[in-house]
Formats: sequence, structure tokens, C-alpha cells
Amino acid sequence: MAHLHSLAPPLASPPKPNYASSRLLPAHPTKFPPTPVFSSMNAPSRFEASLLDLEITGTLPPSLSGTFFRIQPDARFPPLFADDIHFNGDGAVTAIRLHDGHADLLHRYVHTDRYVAETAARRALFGRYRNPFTDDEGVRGVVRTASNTNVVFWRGMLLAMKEDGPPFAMDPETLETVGRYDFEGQLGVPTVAAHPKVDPRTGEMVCFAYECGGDGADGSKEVAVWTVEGEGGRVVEMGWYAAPFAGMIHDAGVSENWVVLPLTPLKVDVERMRRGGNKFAWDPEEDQWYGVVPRRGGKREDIVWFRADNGFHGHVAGCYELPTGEVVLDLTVADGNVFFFFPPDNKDMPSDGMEKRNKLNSPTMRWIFDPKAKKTATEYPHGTVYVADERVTPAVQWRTNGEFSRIDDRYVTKPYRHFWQAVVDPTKPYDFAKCGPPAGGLFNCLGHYTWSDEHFHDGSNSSSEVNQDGEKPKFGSEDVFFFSSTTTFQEPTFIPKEGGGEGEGYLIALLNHLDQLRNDIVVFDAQNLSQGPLAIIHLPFKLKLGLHGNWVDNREIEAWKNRRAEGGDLGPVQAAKEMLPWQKAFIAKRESEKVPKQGDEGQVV
Ligand SMILES: C=Cc1ccc(O)c(OC)c1
Ligand SMILES: [Fe+2]
Repeated sequence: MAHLHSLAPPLASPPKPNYASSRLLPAHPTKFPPTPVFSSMNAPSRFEASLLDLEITGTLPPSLSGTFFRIQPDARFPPLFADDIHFNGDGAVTAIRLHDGHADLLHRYVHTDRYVAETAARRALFGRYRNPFTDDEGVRGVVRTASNTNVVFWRGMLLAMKEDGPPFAMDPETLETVGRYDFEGQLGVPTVAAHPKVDPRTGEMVCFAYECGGDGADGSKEVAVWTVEGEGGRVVEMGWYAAPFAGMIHDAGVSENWVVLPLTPLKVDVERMRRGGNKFAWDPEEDQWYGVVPRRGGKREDIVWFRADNGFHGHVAGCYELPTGEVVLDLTVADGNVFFFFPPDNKDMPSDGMEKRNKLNSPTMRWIFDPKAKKTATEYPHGTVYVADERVTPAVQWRTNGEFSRIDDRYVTKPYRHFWQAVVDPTKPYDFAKCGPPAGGLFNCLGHYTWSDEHFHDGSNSSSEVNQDGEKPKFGSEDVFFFSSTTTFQEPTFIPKEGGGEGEGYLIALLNHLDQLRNDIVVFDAQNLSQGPLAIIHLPFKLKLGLHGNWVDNREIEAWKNRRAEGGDLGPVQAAKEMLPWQKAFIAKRESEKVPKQGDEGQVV
């Protein structure tokens, strides 16, 4: 069979029957653009569903009792622009409830403000990905997030999150949307990143945000980090910092005392957005930056930004502190623009297509930062940026070639031994004739990686280490499972076994049947992927390529349900009662700019 990398053909420019100059025509039949973004595994699903007792091959461990929540972008209506991207789709949440060897499914959209407005109009009203200049005039001032990136269980609610807006709260049992959640009026930031971390020692949720100084879409270089207390839910320790540029900070590392913010050289340019262009452009000449801030009592000058050679950040595995006080951060870093749909501004730069993207290398890198490193206050037009005097390089590069790193979340902030990833193995066969180009990437394997003793805790470099073939440095053991030549995996999620040590438990993930356009859900012994799944839960339909998921034990869901009941000690989750500060400012400005029409005087508005 041909090598995977040589298979993706260039895409012909598709017909756009419902689009003029690529914008959706006002009166239109419902028809999605015939582009790869809306084809194959990513053809719109658009349903809400409830299914009892899914078919199962193999045996689900009967002790498994809880819900696997995951989320996918799934545009409800044909997009305003024919060249729309996957990440702009409405958030739709899948809940797979496992109990006594059974599996039930519930699948529902997040009813965001955007979803509600578009449902009322029966058409798309919001334009390009995170570019409000391309929206219908009528929805200016509406919170435009699609809440499509992560679903996090928090104090009895499910938070659907996307880094361009506030979270929306859902009922974990019914997936009913409660509404925009502002932590009972405590939080007015325009954006909250989709990868908050819960500290298992303290029960706190550490959150962060970028482009958060204004309305969340204005190229602000402000970054914020704060904590929400697990008991009581108070928002505390909010720190504000200046970034060197407005760029993507998608995931973060949280240790006992520090937060590490990887700033990817994907840059916002408001002028480009105003012209109707992309939110981000990849800058292949920009460094990757890491901002390190204290978790508690952080002031503007307490950040230190470390610079390293250009790279594209994937997701964080672990983050913890060494006895020296240094902070270890493990994450995948790709050697080029993974988001090929955000090409460089400079037209002389090579525009990386899907084909190039599929050839990128994405090792797991270990960085070790000294939060007390010498730094220089550097003046930028937007303020002072605190930059470390010394550049940094990775201490370890483990060529896992995967993405979507996950760990046993009970080890967040702590030294850890195990991580899992969706993995690309281009040497394995791929049935291009049956599947076409692999939507979303060639994640044809799941991998379980165990740091060796030497790399557990101390993070010391020993790049002399080689594997059996004497080539790629390995830093521990690898346990990788390939399913078939017609399947790829979505992000894996770890399920801890009660009373078990680190990494003892199960791994759950969606499996994409690219030939049948259908999904299964696979459950593995997390410590032994290569023996194959213990159980395969069959869905009678296709979902879509999703982003992130999390497992919540049923006892936790039940305990919070009681507290959140009418008459419980907390009572039902309350949606935000007031508009966000930027919305109030927007409306006040619009009112003040309104030219009174003749005859308007004296009318109540
Ligand atoms: C994987 C990353 C990622 C980054 C930004 C996004 O808006 C997103 O939407 C689904 C996903
Ligand atoms: Fe993510």
C-alpha cells in the first residue's frame, strides 16, 4: 500500500451554488459547501439524540460507572462563508453513560447565544472564525462563541468552553443548557480558555485567558490567570499580564505554585480581520514563547516570558516542580503550522496545505523553566513585557509523534509517570481507496508512554539514550495500538480505577470508521493498549471529529446533583444575569452614536 504521506491529492476548487463571492446568499436552500471541511467524517451531523443500550462487542468492566463527556464542532446551518473552517462549528456534546456493563448515549447542542440567535433566524448569522467584522449587523454585541472545544465538569455543572468567549453551563444529566456562566456574577472576562486545570490536592480550578483586555476579539495582548475555589466557588487570585503579541494560548501547564502559558506564533491582526480575513496568521519567523506566572498573588511584573525557536504547541501532558524550584512542562510541539488554514500573511512564505500538515513532526518535549530566571523589562507599544535573558531549548524530545496528550488527572500539578496520545504511524497501511484523505489527521494509533525512572521526577536530559534500533531517543516505554487501515482515533481520556495507583484504569476514545462513516467508542486497559480494546461500543451513526472529553464518576455526578437540587445546599446552577462588561460598553456606545431620526423625539425606546 502506498505511503500515507503521498496520498492526499490537491483539492480542486469546489462549486459554490449557494454562495456569491463565497458569502452565503440571502435566500438559499439549506446546502453545505462541498468542501473537505463539510465532507467525509466531518459531514454535518446536526442531530440531537438519545439512545438506550448501545451495542457492545467485548465486555465493559462492570465496575465502570460514570459518564464520558466529549464535544465536537458541528455547524448547525450552512456557514456564512463557503470556505469556513471546522473550528467554527457549533458545540455539540456527547455523553456516554456507562453502568453495570451497559452504555447509553445522549447527544445535544450547547444552546449558546449564537445558537439561539441562528435558530430563530433559521440561518447562519455569525461569519468567519472569531471575526465579528464578518457577522450580520443584527448580531453585533451578541456573545458569539460556539463553545465547541472542551466540556469540563465543575461543581455540579458541565461547562462547554471555547477560548474566544465565556463558558456555557449545561446540566450533566440532561445536557440541557442552563446559559452563559459567569460564576455567579464574579467573572467579567470576555474570554476563558478551554483548558482549565483542576488541582487534585486543593480542589481548585485554575483558569486562564488571552485576548481578554476588551471584547475578546480586538487583538488585546492582555492575559489573565485566576483560581476558582472548589468549595464555595469563589474567584480568587486573579492576575493580569502583558503578552508580547496577541497570539494563541490554547493549553497551559499548572504546577503546585506556577502556571505556564505556551504562546504559539499564530497571530491576531485586527486590520486583517476588518478586511474580512482570518483571525490568525502563522508567523514562521516568530519564536514560541512560554509565560510563567505564580498561581497566587501574581502581579503584572511577576511574569517571565521564555523564548525558544519557532514551533507549534499541541496539548500539555504533565507539569510539576523539581526540588530545585524549577518547573517542568511536557507537551507536544510540532515543527510547522498545524493550522494550515491560517497561512502566513507574507505571500512569499510557503502556504502549508493539508499534505504538509500531515508530514509535520510532533514530538513530546520537556521544558524546564526557572521562574526566578533573570529577566529584562522590555517596552512594547502596548506596555512592558518581562522577557527572560536566556533563551530556552527542550531538555527532552521524545519522538512520540502524537497529539492530544492526556494523563491520569489525579496527577495534575504532580510528578507523573504515564501519558497517552493519539498517535500517527505513517508506516502502517492506510486504505486510501476506501477512506479518501484522513479527515483531521492520521491518528491511526493510540499510544501509552511511561517515563523511565531516570525521567520520572528529575527531568534530567540524557539524549544519548537510544532505542533497540539505535536510532530515535526514547525516554521510557511505549505501548502503541493500531486498529485498522480504515480507522483513526480521537483524543483518548483516562478513567481511573478505584483505589488504583497512577495510570491504573481504562482509556476511552472515539474511533472513526472512515470507510463506513460511523463511530465506535473503544475502551482499553490503560496499561495495556497493545492487547486491543476490552470493549467496543457501537454507534449506529456518525458523530464528527471532536476535540476534548472528560470522564466523571457517577458518584460525583450524584453527589453534586443532590447539592444542586431545589432545596439542596447550593441550589440550581444560575446562568449569568447581566451582560458582560464589553457588551454593556458596546450598547452604551451604540446608543450614544445613534442619530435621532425626525419624529423620534420624546419616544420611549
Ligand atoms: C485544537 C485546538 C483548537 C484551538 C482553537 C479553537 O478555537 C478550537 O476550536 C475547536 C480548537
Ligand atoms: Fe485543546
